[in-house]
Amino acid sequence: MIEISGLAKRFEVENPKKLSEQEKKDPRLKGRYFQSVRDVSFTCEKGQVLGLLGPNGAGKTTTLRMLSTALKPDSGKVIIGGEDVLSNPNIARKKIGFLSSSTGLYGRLSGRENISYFGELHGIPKNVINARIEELADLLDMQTFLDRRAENFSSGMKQKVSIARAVIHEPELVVLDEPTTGLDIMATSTVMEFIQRLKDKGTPVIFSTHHLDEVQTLCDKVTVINQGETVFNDSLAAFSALSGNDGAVGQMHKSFLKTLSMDSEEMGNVVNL
Ligand SMILES: Nc1ncnc2c1ncn2[C@@H]1O[C@H](COP(=O)(O)OP(=O)(O)OP(=O)(O)O)[C@@H](O)[C@H]1O
Repeated sequence: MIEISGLAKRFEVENPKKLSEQEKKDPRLKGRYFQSVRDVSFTCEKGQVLGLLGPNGAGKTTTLRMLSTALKPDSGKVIIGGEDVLSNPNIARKKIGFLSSSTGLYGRLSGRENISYFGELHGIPKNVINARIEELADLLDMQTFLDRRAENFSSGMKQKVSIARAVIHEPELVVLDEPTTGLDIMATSTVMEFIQRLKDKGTPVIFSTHHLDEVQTLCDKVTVINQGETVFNDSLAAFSALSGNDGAVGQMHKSFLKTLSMDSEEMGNVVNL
């Protein structure tokens, strides 16, 4: 069980002139600080896939970075399997596999060497790393490019190697920030099948996305963040039901818009933690 409660993070605004027009009007801007995440809470059970949705700038990446201990929250808790991971980031890094939307690969190393290096950092024996890379190469369809230098990889190749690198240590929880953004249809379906396989093995996956078809295909739970706050956290069925629908993707779009426009009383009914 993963429990995220009351996460909050603000950033000091170094140059207010650089804020977008939307950010200047955002109620999260308070003087010199921008409160990216104000109050985010959700839970995810073993074997569940949770889709994290929200408009651009809602706070999804900031939330996932805090959850994976890449960023220290100002307040809030992250409990994985009963353990408070924020007070023990080293344990957390063993438990969590995190795909960031911004981490690069080492261009001078091959795909295999990039993955292997991370395995070594986790202290995994070389023969185990090699076997695991073979398995991941098949699952993520990487055999044809794995031994090429990463500097000339396409976006899809980079993303597959980055995913393999994130899960080389067989983490208890996998956190993926927009795993299919920028990928073609084939690479997207390979990544989606990979998430499905993690789910089948009982590994919980939390991923952010703007693609409701992915949510419909993979997710058991949906969490929507708007302006740094959880506005919806419930099952996929409850999310679909918001637009009184049969689960069609077009209708889910209406459910999503509805979560963004609900008043606090309505929200109280659907933020089911
Ligand atoms: N280090 C930082 N310093 C200042 N502001 C930041 C920082 N990181 C994020 N923000 C701001 O916090 C807000 C939330 O950003 P975040 O990247 O978490 O949103 P998001 O929901 O992932 O958006 P998107 O869907 O566009 O990826 C944005 O307005 C962003 O500009």
